[in-house]
Amino acid sequence: MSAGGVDDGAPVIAVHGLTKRFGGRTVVDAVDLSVGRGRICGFLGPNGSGKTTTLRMICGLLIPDGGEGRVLGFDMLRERAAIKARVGYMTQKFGLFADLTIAENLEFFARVHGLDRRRERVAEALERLGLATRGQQLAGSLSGGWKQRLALAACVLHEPEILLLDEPTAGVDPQARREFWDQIHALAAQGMTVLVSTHYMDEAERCHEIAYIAYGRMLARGTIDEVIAGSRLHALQGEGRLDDGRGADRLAAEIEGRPGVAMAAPFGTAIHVCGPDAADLRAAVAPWADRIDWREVQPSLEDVFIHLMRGAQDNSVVVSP
Ligand SMILES: Nc1ncnc2c1ncn2[C@@H]1O[C@H](COP(=O)(O)OP(=O)(O)OP(=O)(O)O)[C@@H](O)[C@H]1O
Repeated sequence: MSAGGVDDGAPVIAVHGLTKRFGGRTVVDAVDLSVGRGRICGFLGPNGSGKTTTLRMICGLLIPDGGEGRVLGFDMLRERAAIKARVGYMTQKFGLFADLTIAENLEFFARVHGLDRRRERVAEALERLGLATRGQQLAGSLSGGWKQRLALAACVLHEPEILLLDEPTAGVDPQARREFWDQIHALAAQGMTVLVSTHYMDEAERCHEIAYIAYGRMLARGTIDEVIAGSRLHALQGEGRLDDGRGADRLAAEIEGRPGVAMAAPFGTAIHVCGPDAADLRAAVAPWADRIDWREVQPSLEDVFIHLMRGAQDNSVVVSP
């Protein structure tokens, strides 16, 4: 299809080999990504790994140095204006006007997008937000969670088909984050495709699928179960007598140094250990088997991400001659 629109079942975001360089440094390196309509894809990875840069290329704000792709059926290199008009993008420091009212902020964004029926749209957005009676309140007086919800409402006023959210809930309390995510799910249920970057594991778990990027390279993609299975990690949880002068934290440090152990970390009074081979892992904890009960558990998403990140760091070390 040449000028927009996607066939039923075709991904609405389909990019291949996406590459971006800044000053000779490759910060996004041949990234492939495909996301279907109505799906929520979580974008995870260490700071500075290229998540924001990738989001900005997908919404047409940055021109890639390499790669190609289609967003909503539009060519991401040649039809950027069409893409921009159909995407909502909530940046990390999304700017609301603190000294304008909630309603005035929404009206502003309605004007930016050149929307018709502005008053009705703003009234509808206020109703959806549960702020119908507080439209005249200054945006600056809202709590962090409400500010983010207002920002989200501003980003979807023009009824985009894709929503890109860059760490939308950083620093927001758990209750407000949960409500924010309920809204994201409601939008996805209406057919909105969402790509959201986050550092929170609980948020990753609320996504239909995740993509993990480290140092510009895409290291894992799929559903949570697929990503965990693909890591080929095994994990043991140890509980028992840990209080004989060596607490869980000290014991974890000791276990982490043993062969076959990729990571060991205290979790309250328990120890969580993981590694690539089940038998080696059992052997590594055997010296403590008499007083700690080790049981096999599924590796957590956090285990997988830390493992991937450490592997990527190792690969990125350049040894000068
Ligand atoms: N306009 C720019 N000019 C030069 N370097 C840039 C520019 N934008 C981003 N970078 C660099 O590119 C790398 C990737 O940055 P990016 O913001 O995409 O990462 P990120 O994964 O979103 O990070 P975070 O999780 O901290 O938001 C970083 O090293 C950053 O400093």
